[in-house]
Amino acid sequence: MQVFTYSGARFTPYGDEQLTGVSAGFGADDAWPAPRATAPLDARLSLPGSKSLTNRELVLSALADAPSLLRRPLHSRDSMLMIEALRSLGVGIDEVAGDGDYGPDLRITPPAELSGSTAIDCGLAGTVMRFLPPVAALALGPVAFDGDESARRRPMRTTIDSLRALGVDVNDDGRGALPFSLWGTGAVRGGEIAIDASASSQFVSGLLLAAPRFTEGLVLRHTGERLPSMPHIEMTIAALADRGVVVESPEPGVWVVPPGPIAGRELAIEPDLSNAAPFLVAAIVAGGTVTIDGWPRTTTQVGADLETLLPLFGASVHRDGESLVVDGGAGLLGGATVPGVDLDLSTGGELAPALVALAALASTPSTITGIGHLRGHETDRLAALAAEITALGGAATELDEGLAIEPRPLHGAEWHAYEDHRMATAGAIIGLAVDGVRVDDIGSTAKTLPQFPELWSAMLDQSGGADPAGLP
Ligand SMILES: O=C(O)C1=C[C@@H](OP(=O)(O)O)[C@@H](O)[C@H](O)C1
Ligand SMILES: C=C(OP(=O)(O)O)C(=O)O
Repeated sequence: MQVFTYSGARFTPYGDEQLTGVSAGFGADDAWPAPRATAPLDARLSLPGSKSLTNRELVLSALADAPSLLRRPLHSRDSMLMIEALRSLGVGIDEVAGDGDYGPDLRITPPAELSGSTAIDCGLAGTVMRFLPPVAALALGPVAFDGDESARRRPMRTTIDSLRALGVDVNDDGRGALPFSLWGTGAVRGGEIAIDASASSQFVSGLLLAAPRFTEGLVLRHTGERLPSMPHIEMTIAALADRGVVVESPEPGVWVVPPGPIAGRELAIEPDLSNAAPFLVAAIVAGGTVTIDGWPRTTTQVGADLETLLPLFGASVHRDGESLVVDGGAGLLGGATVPGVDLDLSTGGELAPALVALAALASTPSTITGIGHLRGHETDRLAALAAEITALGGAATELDEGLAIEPRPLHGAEWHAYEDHRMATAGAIIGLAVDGVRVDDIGSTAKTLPQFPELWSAMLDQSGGADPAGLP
């Protein structure tokens, strides 16, 4: 087996190529011909850092009482937007040489006081639009928030309402969405508030991250019916604990954050396990094995659930030292049948597009539920997945809180990414098994994994089994 660590186009700090993800010989306007797999895989990969961990640690480092060093952070559009936004609030962020394959380390120097009078571009990053308003409220002066056109459709009402409940002066147009602005006074009193976080766990995480810096801390009560992505809230609580802030949860849906200092830290960011999903799923489609190096033994990342989710689709999964190995056996392409699943993915909605793509290739029906909140992700993922699978001849139906997928033979067509990195990679998964799938905007993967096209090719090249044209 060849061993591949990405090094083909070593990191160029925020070069255009990195942020559009289109460095693999096709232009930004061309559809990407998804390569077909033609032989079982035998691939070993290491992946860049976690978006969720990188952007949490950037925020906590900015609010800390001493400098921090983040080793092996993610460098992607979402992390770049976070870095630029924090810099504009007066935080010092410098690149320093590190040992990662995917770019420099980051040294973060918090300012004595955060400065306002700035405008923050959230792009399409949920972590930027939900984590930074409570931080900006601690700055002195006005801060305006806006983002991509599609970001203006993402739910923000809970952030806006919660800031108002905390006494922050917020100006918006009443749509509960970007753009809006707030006027920071240099301090937030804090206290007790109730919010409805049923549209996104990020409303909770954003408040918890800034809360130690509120004068009275925070008692936060979630009042809505559902609360998606609990592991991401637990990740926030663990990141705070690692910096000396103990968040108590006296009952489900209630969190108590004491006021106090956030410690500076030197820490390494784990690889992004959710971004491992398409690569691991590829072993089930093409057969053979995909090994991801640097798989943490313990983690707060929801991608760790792939270890138990992928066996439901017929894979065997094991650990090999510091790696995770997914063995797809003969694979769908080698004649194995992939069973459909009946899954509640409310805790791991981020994994849904990859698993839905796999379900569209399965031989029995699937129902994936608990993911109504995916309508407020980068795009309405339930509508987008149903539309794109149907356009390929498949049968995917939107449910209130999920998708039902029936087995059907698929054919090639253009697969639309809707600017959504996980829609783009879902198209790549289906393209492994279906001739003529072209992803219209593979560059959207730059949101969290700018190297996706190169890593995908490397995975297939290691088996010697890719048809790069992806055409019949
Ligand atoms: O806090 C985070 O880092 C995230 C929380 C989740 O958001 P939702 O609760 O909106 O699904 C997840 O889907 C997103 O990709 C990242
Ligand atoms: C929902 C996602 O992103 P965001 O952080 O922008 O919410 C995602 O990455 O699947």
